[in-house]
Amino acid sequence: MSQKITTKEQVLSLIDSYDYFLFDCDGVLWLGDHLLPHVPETLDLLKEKNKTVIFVTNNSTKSRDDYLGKFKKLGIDGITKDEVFGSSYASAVYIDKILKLPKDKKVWVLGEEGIEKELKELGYTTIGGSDPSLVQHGVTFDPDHPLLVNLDEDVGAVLAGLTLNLNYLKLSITMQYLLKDNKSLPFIATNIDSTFPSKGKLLIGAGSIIETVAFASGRQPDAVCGKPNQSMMNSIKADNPGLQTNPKRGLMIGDRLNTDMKFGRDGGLDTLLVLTGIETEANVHSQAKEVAPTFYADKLGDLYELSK
Ligand SMILES: O=C(O)[C@H](O)[C@H](O)COP(=O)(O)O
Ligand SMILES: [Mg+2]
Repeated sequence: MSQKITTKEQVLSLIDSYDYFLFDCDGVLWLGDHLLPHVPETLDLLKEKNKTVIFVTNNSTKSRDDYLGKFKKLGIDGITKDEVFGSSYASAVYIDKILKLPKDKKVWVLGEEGIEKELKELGYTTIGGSDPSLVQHGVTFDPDHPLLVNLDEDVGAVLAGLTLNLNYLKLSITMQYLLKDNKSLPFIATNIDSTFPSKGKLLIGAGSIIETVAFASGRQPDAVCGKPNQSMMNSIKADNPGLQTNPKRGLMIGDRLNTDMKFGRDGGLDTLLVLTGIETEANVHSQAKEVAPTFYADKLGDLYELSK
């Protein structure tokens, strides 16, 4: 049964029990550009106690460098690039190290600049993504659009993730690459989150966008690189031997049961679900014992507020 964090004693005991605090971002630290209450203070409290703080997001719209800029813009200082793991980075590393896509091959991107920047940092050329020629302001769809008719023979993989700038042309070109050469191009997804938490409402998530082209092409992704995939957990453990040796010294803090909580649980960590994103208290109570979060709280900032 998950324990709700509501007292100072619980907070002080929780903080003392862990050396590594892994944070999901959307729905935990912020909702879009809206910082949630007492997040900077909570992070400062953990750093004052010499805790290791790591950020793990499935939101592929930004690169790690972009996230450093967002942290700074929202008043969260002292975060370094090696403390940030995103599904855009995890997907680029997958294409480079697991798929071993040759660097003279291009990647067709259904997604935003975060994916493009991480792939380019590893030496890949991308097409699609944020290409302005794909924007269709008030233009009727042209089934003979050059990018739809003349597929680039140098494309060696399709990478799909979250984009808030979706249109029929981008979906249709993605589908052509998924069907190309008898459906042989590798189909990589950054993550499968069905919804994207925004202030007081749920929006369409990467998983729902990816499902559109998956359903239309009759293909499912060959790999999903974000949480709960353990690739980012393995990278984090490789950087933090103490967590590798004893995962129970780690706490995964997230807002989604089937990604964040599974990611932490499968990595051997304890878990804390916060109710500022996707899940409700009723969802927590409906979880079977073996998959229920270790703890849950109304919001992350309760760790700071209750510690006073
Ligand atoms: O749709 C998505 O991609 C996700 O909802 C979103 O980006 C999740 O980000 P996270 O909560 O892992 O920071
Ligand atoms: Mg989240």
